Amino acid sequence: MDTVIDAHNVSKVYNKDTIPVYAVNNVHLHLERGEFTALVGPSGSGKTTLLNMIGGLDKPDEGNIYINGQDITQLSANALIDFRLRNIGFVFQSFNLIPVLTAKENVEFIMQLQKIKRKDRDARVNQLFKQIDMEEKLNERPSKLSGGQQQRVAVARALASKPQFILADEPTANLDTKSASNLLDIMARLNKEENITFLFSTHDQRVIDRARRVITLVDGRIVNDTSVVSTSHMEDKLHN
Ligand SMILES: Nc1ncnc2c1ncn2[C@@H]1O[C@H](COP(=O)(O)OP(=O)(O)OP(=O)(O)O)[C@@H](O)[C@H]1O
Repeated sequence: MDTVIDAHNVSKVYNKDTIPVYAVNNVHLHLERGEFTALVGPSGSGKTTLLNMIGGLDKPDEGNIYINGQDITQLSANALIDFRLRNIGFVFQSFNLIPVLTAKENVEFIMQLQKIKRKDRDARVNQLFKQIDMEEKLNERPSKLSGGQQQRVAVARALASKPQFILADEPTANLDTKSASNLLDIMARLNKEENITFLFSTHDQRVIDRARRVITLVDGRIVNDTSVVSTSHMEDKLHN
């Protein structure tokens, strides 16, 4: 087994000096490489707080978070920025592409920060745009793309640095049915063919239906953790 995310006794408390709110309360979470997992739960149950701590965007008040064996809670602020850049891909609800850059430049930007040579960048960009079925939109600005296309570019951007995993916070919330289904097809294909690990935070039944493991948070605690054997997986097994 190849553990990618290992969160131990993780808690986050807001309003410590008045009436404390345990946004995340003593959570243990373990994810293996290749998982396609959804974090679900009512509004305010702590999904975003937990995702942000796993992504190194926020620090826990208690506990440790190991990413590929490295405890990110012990890193300095600068080391954490560098770690994030190299190891974690983010996809957000609102796409967050840079409007003045083309689709290609949005994806390339991360690789420029990593000082990857132009030739290697070009090869990687071409491969990524093929994977998101958008080779013909490389040079378009985000405003010329549909929401679904923008989110596919955001997925390519998240993958640019070959991260350990992708954190996707409500990635389909702003998409119509067809675009959401198309995005999920692409993510599922990347998961299956490239073994890319996805952790979603979502309310969206369309995402939950595709997940192979569903973890439910209520009041900052994990109350359910169910692995699903999907029909397509059963079919894969039957064919192999
Ligand atoms: N910066 C903050 N200051 C104070 N309380 C906060 C802060 N951020 C989150 N909280 C509280 O922590 C709890 C968990 O919030 P969080 O946003 O993680 O939940 P969520 O499950 O992602 O909700 P949603 O599904 O609505 O996005 C809530 O009670 C929220 O009010």
